[in-house]
Amino acid sequence: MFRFLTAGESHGQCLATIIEGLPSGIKIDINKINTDLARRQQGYGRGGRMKIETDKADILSGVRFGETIGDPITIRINNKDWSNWEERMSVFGNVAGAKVTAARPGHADLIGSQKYNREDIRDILERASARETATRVAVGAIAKCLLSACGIEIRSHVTNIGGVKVNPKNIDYTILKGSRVESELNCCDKIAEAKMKDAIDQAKKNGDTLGGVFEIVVFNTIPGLGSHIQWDRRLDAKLASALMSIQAIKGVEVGEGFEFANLPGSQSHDEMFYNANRNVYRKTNHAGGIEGGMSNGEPIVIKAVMKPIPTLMRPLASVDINSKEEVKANTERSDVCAVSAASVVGEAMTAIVLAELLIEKFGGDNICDLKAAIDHYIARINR
Ligand SMILES: Cc1cc2nc3c(=O)[nH]c(=O)nc-3n(C[C@H](O)[C@H](O)[C@H](O)COP(=O)(O)O)c2cc1C
Ligand SMILES: C=C(O[C@@H]1CC(C(=O)O)=C[C@@H](OP(=O)(O)O)[C@H]1O)C(=O)O
Repeated sequence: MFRFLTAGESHGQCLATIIEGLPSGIKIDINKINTDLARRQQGYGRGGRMKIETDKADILSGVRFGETIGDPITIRINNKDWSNWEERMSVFGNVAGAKVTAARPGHADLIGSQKYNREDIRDILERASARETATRVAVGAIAKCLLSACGIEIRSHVTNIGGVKVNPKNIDYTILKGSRVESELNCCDKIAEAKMKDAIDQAKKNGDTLGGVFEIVVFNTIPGLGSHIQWDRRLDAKLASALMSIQAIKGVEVGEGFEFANLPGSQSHDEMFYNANRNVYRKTNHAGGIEGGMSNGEPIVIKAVMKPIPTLMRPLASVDINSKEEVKANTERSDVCAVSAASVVGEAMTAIVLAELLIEKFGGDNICDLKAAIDHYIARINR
């Protein structure tokens, strides 16, 4: 079973993860892991913290001479900001500094402090922070090494920032299919991207924040990942859950998604054709590559929506968690918009789900047996 846990506070010493259940023999490219970590840090509209950090994965176990050996993989990512927080985040010290008590609407602050019985919201926000997603991107990059070895490639792009949408006609899909989208907002429509940046500038000027939408596309999928047999084995359910687990993601669509409500059946389903070279094939992909809870071999297409960042420099009305006084919400250094960063996390979570299902279906001891099982299966279903 492929699984992992993450640990670490946003301003603590480091983030860490232990990954278990990956086959031996996966070639691990540390540059790819660090490139994804850097991509997650980028994006127009990010705050001051990203100027401090340069995230790098330190692999402490489970990889030898660049290959997985089947052992648990431990990864550490240091927080450079720790040096500015050492006293306030000390494990046994007592120099806590001023308590954070003005809960931010839209963050974990209020309910987290109540549930965990803490008088300082910092005890909650440190772990609720999306800083934790750096570890998920490292795990996802390792999962991508396995998927790439099986021909599967995952890409993402931003399609909407604060209501500024890409024009589907301007999306350059060759860029998306390439090794990665090299743009400040991870956007394939240059015209829309310029307007998105203006919208972010305007929001910043107003002490406001923006959310948006990103799309994940998985190319060269293997048909039959997931299952129709049980609710918790469905691929669409697993992907939705994984994407919804990213901080601030509030909705997920598969294929046409909510647009299905406006379409008749005749325009919703992907007709099947046959020729000897291509076997059974489709001319459309409304389903987004998933039917009956299983990948059907077409590209998997999923969208996720991110709500606007909750920390506002023009703060919203709030209540002090201890005195119950009506106050303005806490303002901390913060991002104005982080949709492009979230899209990189979305790729990682997608990679993690697909790697889990690949291992479940084809075996997880070593990559050699796994690839042989895939070859056998593909040959059988294409007979
Ligand atoms: C990549 C990324 C960066 C984020 N940056 C910030 C930030 O700078 N300030 C902030 O208040 N929230 C930020 N968020 C959102 C909060 O982490 C999130 O809204 C909060 O944890 C509450 O969780 P919920 O929105 O899922 O309810 C970010 C989220 C992501 C995915
Ligand atoms: C640190 C990261 O994002 C953070 C996510 C975050 C939040 O509340 O989610 C709040 C901010 O934290 P800070 O107050 O330290 O600037 C972001 O910078 C990161 O993405 O690596």
